[in-house]
Amino acid sequence: MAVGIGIESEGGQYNGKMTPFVVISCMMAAMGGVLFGYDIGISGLVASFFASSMTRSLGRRPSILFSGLVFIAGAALGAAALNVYMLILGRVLLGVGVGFANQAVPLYLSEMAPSNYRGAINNGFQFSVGIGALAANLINFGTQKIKSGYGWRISLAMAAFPASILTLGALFLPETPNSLIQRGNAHQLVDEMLQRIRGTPNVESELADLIKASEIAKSMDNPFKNIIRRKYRPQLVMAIAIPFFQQVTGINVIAFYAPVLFRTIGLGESASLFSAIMTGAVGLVTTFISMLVVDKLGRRVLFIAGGLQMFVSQVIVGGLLAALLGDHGAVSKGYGYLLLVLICVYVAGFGWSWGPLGWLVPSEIFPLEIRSAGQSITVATSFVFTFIIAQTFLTMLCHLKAGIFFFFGGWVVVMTLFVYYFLPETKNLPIEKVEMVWRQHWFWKRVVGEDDEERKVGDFRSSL
Ligand SMILES: OC[C@H]1O[C@](O)(CO)[C@@H](O)[C@@H]1O
Repeated sequence: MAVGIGIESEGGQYNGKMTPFVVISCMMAAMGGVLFGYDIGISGLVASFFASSMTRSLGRRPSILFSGLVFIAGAALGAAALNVYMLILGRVLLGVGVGFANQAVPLYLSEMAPSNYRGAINNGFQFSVGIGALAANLINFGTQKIKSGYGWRISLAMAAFPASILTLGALFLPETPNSLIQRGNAHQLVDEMLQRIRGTPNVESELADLIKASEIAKSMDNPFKNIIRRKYRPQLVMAIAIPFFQQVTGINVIAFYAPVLFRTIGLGESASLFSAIMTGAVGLVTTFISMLVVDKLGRRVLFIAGGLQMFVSQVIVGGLLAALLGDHGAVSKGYGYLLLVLICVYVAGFGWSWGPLGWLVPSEIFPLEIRSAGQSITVATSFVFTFIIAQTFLTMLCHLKAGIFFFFGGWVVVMTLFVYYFLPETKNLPIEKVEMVWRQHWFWKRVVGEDDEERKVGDFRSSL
């Protein structure tokens, strides 16, 4: 919120509860994460920018609905493909579906959630990503064994399942109050919706904040032009830095390396299956733990603890491999087990920090007027770096060998320091008030300017 927006609920939280309404809506919407886990498509990069205007001008729900429908079409076209063109088009459509889902779903979750549960609910997105990835691995493992050569068609067709739940969900889900008001719906209607969602008639202060935020949002016609203004500099930096850092933790490279270790310990054929189950299960359990604690411990603590944990395990793995392998060769079974334990420690570190928080923090720091645009930048950055790392890591591995663990470990140090110095805590703050944290931050206040609201924010935060 820009200068002029006051604080309605100084000295306290809104009264919202975790209603069944919120829980069910969010479980449905989180299916969007399953799509992403099941299928990472680069066409989502471009799609996320189209999603931005739909999510802003039509609402979060239509984007989610569109995502589900396009994903189903992609799965159907791919599964029934008669030639390579159909396969490619199917592939593009899956990517477009994911692009829309990743753009709209995290915003939907963060706006629907009562502020003290926002972390838990939004982290459900990465939890769903984990379920999707694990399901894809298990299904592919099963379908690979089908002799007729039709297995891949089954894998693709199965992608339509979570997309159908998402589509059905989107038909029945309520729109977020933030989007309703931003798009000019009557205050009366938003008031009623807010009361239903929050499970209490006392929604005045939240409604007042939404109205104020929407007044600014309505006066802004081109959010992409506006987001580069100095007053949004912290959000723009985070929109790019957070998904970049999430990928340079090296998570996807390490998940790729794990099956090699399973082969080392003698699992042969089933190495990749065991690896997927192990990293998948560790990731899911730790992301779930993150859901339980993120609104109590806060984002910063998890980022920093997870970062340290990833760094320590990466350095030990890199050191062990450098000592054991030299340029090439193999490690013994005993070391194979040790390395696997260390990989689990690493995946656990990612699972409660950068995995879920890489989606949560961007979705909650943009003020309403640039929220949709900001989220598109986050999604596009995430796709770009996932792609670059996937394309380059084999070459990197050949050159750096065990050093690749030090390479990503180095980035983990950078991102942990970055969080320590530059990322303010956002736990429990109402989403339409989060913007204030920059004005009281030692560094960002020099960029965006301090103002007289700082003292009020201080009071507000200390009362939480
Ligand atoms: O959600 C972002 C990241 O999380 C993972 O699914 C691992 O759990 C990665 O494959 C992906 O890049």
